[in-house]
Amino acid sequence: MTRHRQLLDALFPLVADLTRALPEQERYARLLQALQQLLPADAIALLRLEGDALVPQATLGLSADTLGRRFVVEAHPRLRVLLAAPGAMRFPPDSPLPDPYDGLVDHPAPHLDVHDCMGCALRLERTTWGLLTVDALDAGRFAAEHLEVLEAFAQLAAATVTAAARIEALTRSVQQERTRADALLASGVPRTLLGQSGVMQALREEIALVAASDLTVLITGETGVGKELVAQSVHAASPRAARPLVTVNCAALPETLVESELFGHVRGAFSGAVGDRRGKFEMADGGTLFLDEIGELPLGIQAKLLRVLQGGQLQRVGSDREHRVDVRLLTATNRDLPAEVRAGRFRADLYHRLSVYPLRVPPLRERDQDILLLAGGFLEENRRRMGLRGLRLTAGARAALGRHAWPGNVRELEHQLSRATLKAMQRQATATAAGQRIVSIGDEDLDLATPGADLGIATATPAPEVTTAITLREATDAFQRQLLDRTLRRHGGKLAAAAAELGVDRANLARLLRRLGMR
Ligand SMILES: Nc1ncnc2c1ncn2[C@@H]1O[C@H](COP(=O)(O)OP(=O)(O)OP(=O)(O)O)[C@@H](O)[C@H]1O
Repeated sequence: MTRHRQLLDALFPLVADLTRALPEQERYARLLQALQQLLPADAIALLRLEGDALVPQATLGLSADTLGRRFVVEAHPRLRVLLAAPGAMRFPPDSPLPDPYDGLVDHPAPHLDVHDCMGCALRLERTTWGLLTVDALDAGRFAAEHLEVLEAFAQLAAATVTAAARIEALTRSVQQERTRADALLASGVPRTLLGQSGVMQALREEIALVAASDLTVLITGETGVGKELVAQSVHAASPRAARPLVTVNCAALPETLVESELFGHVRGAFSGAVGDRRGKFEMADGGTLFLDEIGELPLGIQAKLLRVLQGGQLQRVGSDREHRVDVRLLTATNRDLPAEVRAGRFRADLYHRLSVYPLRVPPLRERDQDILLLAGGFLEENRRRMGLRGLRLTAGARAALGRHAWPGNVRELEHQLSRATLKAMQRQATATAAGQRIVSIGDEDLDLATPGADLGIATATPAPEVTTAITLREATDAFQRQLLDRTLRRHGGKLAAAAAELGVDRANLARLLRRLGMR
């Protein structure tokens, strides 16, 4: 086949794509496949400039976790130089600037540094959209002719991504006309919530949809699956994004403090209340209040919360005055709230009020294909934190992560990778400066024998969170019992004196003692 014919064959489908409404990911993947036909590359990537970082949108020949990474431009001089260059440029093999993909190019032999590297910024009018990068593992693979091909191709690529943006904008405006909620769906949510699996894409769409409204959202899911991140995403995509997001962990506060924490108090409301204090509801006025672990809220406070939700008015503890607040409420729990309602531990009316829009965050075992993506995100953070030049997973480690029966917990994956990073760094300790080191995490650095072994719980069961939540509650109760016992002993069993020392009022202390079964 002649060179020209080859060029045309690669480019024709892209020209046809310009007017087609393709999913963004597919459009980008087709772009890279076309470029692969034209250049003798080992790895190609399309990166989009988002704030201070370049975020991979599609890659070929790079390890799967690359897609989850964010390359902060300041930390990667080659990318910075490419962004500033007027056209395509090629780095000589002895360039002192480290290649961002060192150690990330898919190859059976680890640690293979990139030796020939070209790149070109994609510009639309005067705005830089991102970069195309092309790498080879041996020096001298590319020639001057390849640089020209890349520069010409980059112009078509820029047109393609513009087409994607235009088609997307068009779709968005059509949707905007349908409903306001649909419009929000199109505007997307913060990218911090990683995941490309079907369930995560569906969750993101739901987040965008509900964020537009002022509906109360109940976020459910097992421990550590990302419920708080979902709450942050809802707030960030909502019209209240510029106003505060105030978070309260209901499990972390003793019953006596929850009320004043939520609604505030006035001076003298209880011993220790030396001044007026705003509660979290008032702090969140105009914004969003996120009540985490709502299943732990004591029944007495549930009634007060319900009153605020019904009337939009709250009273500080010890005050008759009513304050009107404009707060959008998000709540989360890892408990089975309907079961709590049946057991009489949670008010049915409050449950219905809170679960106007339920969002379920799926456990990791329902989104296997996100594991490497999440791993990439966490590894990039670890790499930055440790000041390493590269931090990669060996093929064995990738396979082990993929094989592992992840129970549900993203936090567990995050901690696994932090531990593995330290182990790999220790195992491969060299005299090389951190900024020059590429560390490979092998399967021997991952501690994947027993899922959840470090938590001491049977995380492979479908509802591990119940065990964890009860343990936390029990631990809080045990701590409170010990504290009250000691204080009461010190005051010869006198309630009023003990209450004064603890900074709570006498009636509250009596209630707490009753709840804890202490006489
Ligand atoms: N989709 C995701 N993308 C990136 N990071 C995630 C994702 N999901 C969870 N994480 C990370 O995992 C950790 C646990 O997430 P988070 O605290 O939101 O979970 P949770 O369900 O609220 O936990 P808990 O039940 O303990 O309150 C956090 O460090 C969070 O950043």
